Amino acid sequence: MIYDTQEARQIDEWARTSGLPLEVLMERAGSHIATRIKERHRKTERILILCGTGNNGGDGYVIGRELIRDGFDVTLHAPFGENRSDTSIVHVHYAEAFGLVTEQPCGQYDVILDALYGTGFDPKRMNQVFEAQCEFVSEQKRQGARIYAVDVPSGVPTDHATEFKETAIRADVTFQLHAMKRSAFLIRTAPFYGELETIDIGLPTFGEWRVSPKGVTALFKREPYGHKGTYGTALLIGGSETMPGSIQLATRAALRTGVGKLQVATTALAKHGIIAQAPEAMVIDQTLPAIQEMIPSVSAVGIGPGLSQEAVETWVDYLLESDLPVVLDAAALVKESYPERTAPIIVTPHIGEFARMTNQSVESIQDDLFGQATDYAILHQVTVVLKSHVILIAKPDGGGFVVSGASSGLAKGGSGDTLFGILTSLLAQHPTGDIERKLAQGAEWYARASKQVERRLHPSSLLATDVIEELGRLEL
Ligand SMILES: NC(=O)C1=CN([C@@H]2O[C@H](COP(=O)(O)OP(=O)(O)OC[C@H]3O[C@@H](n4cnc5c(N)ncnc54)[C@H](OP(=O)(O)O)[C@@H]3O)[C@@H](O)[C@H]2O)[C@@H](O)CC1
Ligand SMILES: [K+]
Repeated sequence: MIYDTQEARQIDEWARTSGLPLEVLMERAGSHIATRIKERHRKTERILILCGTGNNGGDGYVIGRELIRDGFDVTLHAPFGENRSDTSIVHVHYAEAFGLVTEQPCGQYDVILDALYGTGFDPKRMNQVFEAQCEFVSEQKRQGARIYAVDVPSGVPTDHATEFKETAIRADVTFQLHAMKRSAFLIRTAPFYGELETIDIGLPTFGEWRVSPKGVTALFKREPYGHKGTYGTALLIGGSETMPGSIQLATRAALRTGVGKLQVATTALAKHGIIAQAPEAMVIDQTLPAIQEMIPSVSAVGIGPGLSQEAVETWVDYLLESDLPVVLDAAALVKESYPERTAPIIVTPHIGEFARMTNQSVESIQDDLFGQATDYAILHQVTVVLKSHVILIAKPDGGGFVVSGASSGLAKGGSGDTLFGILTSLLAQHPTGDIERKLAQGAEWYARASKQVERRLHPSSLLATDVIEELGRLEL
C-alpha cells in the first residue's frame, strides 16, 4: 500500500474508533523498530535518538525505552523541547521510569535514529534548529554513523515534493510504518529514504494506491485447448518513413506478450522491417480505409509510436468512436478532451509528454507524480500510464498502481515503444474487467525482465530488444 497523509490519518482514526488506541499503535511501531536495531547492532555501540514534539518523537521514546531496557547505550535528545502530543506523553513517562532522560549529544555515535518529524511535517515552515540537526546528522554520517529514520526521513514531505527545500535527514534505512509514502517514489525525495523497510503495526490494508500486484504468472496462463482466437487480436498503428524502428519494437514486444493475432498498420519501410524481423505479424497499409476495414476483427488497438500523420487526430477520433480499448501513445497524445465511452482509453505519456498535455513543467509533474496522474485520470476519465523512473497506472476512479525496480538501462529510446506493445497485447487478450491491474502486471513484467537482463548486460548496454527477448525467460 502507498498512503498519503490524509489516508494515514483516516486509518489512525478508524483504528481508534474501532477500539485500538493510538498509544498501542505507537507501542507496536517503537518496539518493532527497536527489535530491528537490536538485531543488527551491539550493546557497546553508541546510539543517539533524536525526538521531535509530535507522535514521530513519541515513537522515538518507545524505541529508546526498549533499547535501554535491554542494556543498550542510548542518548535521547529532544532539540525542539518537550513532547506535546497526548498520545506520546504516556510513553514519555514510561520511558522516564526506565531512566531514559533527554541529554545533549556528545561526541561521535555509531547509530542515529531520526524521530524528529514524520507525516506531520509541514514543509512550508522551516526552522533553524532543524537545519542545525540536519547538518549535525550529516556530519555524524560522514564520520561513520548509520542513520535510521522512523516512518519518514525528517524534513521530507509525505505526499509531494512541491514545497520541498532539500533540507532533510538523509537516512541509510527508513522504517516506514504500516505502508509506503508517496514521497518514497519521487525523484527529489526518494534518495533521502535510503533502503525501505516496512513495519507492520497491525492496521488493515486500505487505500487508493498500491504497489504493483505481483501476479505476473497469471499473464502467462495458456489454455490447453486454446487457439489463436482465444488470445485476442491487437492492431498497432505507428511508424513512418523516417521513424520505422519504434513500431517494430512495439510489434515484437506485443508478440512476445502472448497475443493470438497481431495486425500492424505501418508505412512501406517499416513493413519491410516487420516482415523480416517479426513474420508472425500481419501488416496492412497505414491508411484510414485499411484501418477501418480491420477494426471489426480486433479486440484492442494501440496508436502512436513513430507515427507521422497530419491527420492523426481524425484517426484517433475514429478509433475512440469504436467500442475497443484504445491505447494512445507518443504522436497520438493529441486530445485535450475525450469522448464518453464504455471501453477504456489508455494514455501512455512519458513525463515530457505529460507536461505538454497538462501545460505544466516537467519539474512540477515530477514533484507530484501521484496527484498529477490522478487528477488527469479523474478529469478525463482515462487510464494514465505515466512513464518515469517508476511507472504509475492511474485509474479514472482514483488511485492506481506503481511499478518500480526497473533497470536504469531503460532510460533510452525504444523503451516506451516496448511497453506500448506489451500493454496493447495484454488489452487485446483481456479487454474488460480490472484492466489497470492487468496493465500494472504487464508493466511489472517489463520492469522485471529489464532487471533480469542486468545479470548479463550492463545497464548502459541494455537495449529494448534485450528486454523483449527476456520477457519469455522471466524467472517467476
Ligand atoms: N498509523 C500510523 O502510521 C502511526 C503513526 N505514528 C507516528 O505518528 C507520526 C505523525 O505524528 P504527528 O502527526 O504528531 O506529526 P509529527 O510528524 O510527529 O510532527 C510533529 C509536530 O512537528 C511540528 N512541525 C511540523 N512541521 C514543522 C516545521 N516545518 N517546523 C517546525 N515544527 C513543525 C508540528 O507541531 P506544532 O509546532 O504545530 O505544534 C507537528 O505537529 C508518524 O509519522 C508516525 O511516526 C505512530 O506513532 C502511531 C501509528
Ligand atoms: K522521522
